[in-house]
Amino acid sequence: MSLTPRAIIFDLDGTLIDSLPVILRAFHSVCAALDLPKPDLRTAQGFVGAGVPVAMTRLLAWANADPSLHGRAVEEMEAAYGASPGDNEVYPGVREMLARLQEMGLPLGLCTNKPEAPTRAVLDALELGPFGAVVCGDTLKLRKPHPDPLLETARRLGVAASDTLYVGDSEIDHQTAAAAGIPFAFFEGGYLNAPLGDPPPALVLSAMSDLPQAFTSEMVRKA
Ligand SMILES: O=C(O)COP(=O)(O)O
Ligand SMILES: [Mg+2]
Repeated sequence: MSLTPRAIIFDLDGTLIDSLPVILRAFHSVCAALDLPKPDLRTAQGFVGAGVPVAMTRLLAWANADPSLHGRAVEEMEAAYGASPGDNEVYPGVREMLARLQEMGLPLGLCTNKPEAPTRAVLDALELGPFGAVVCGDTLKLRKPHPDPLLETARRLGVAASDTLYVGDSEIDHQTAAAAGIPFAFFEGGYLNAPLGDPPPALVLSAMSDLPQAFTSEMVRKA
């Protein structure tokens, strides 16, 4: 399959950064505040991907807690989420890969289910980007896997959605891309919680540094 995107849109957690240890700390703050047992890293991965409200539903269910605690859990999570943003680890090769795509003249976007405040804190602390458009879990009414955040990212980049490529690590990202009619590049090194369904991804990346090579020199001339 030949891929000729005119802009690249990235997921954040599990795609550009290994953020699970920092997210786990925020989950533990929620558990401390609500007197709940604390999940380990592997369990916590299963809560991540669909945004804060879903993560808190999953955490409360795992802890056998009263679902009516959900509102407080979301508040505690939002308060804890932005702490220590500089502790998140940029995956190997990501900075070089982003720089190379920029050299190739490709506008870059970010579409994440992480809320705006912790997302901005991470981008600032890690000096990641620049991204021409950033759409987060609480930017619009709906979050991934609804296609709106991804379509809005493309719109803000000024590129037709069908001319973009979405790069992500989870089944949620895959569903979002499919719903938006955008080709999907799957990064295998993140937080996949369920098998990817159909259609198969346009690209499978074992390392983020492999991404620029996926685009032909023909595409660079067109871009
Ligand atoms: O906040 C989440 O649940 C996951 O965030 P992501 O969309 O950047 O992977
Ligand atoms: Mg992700």
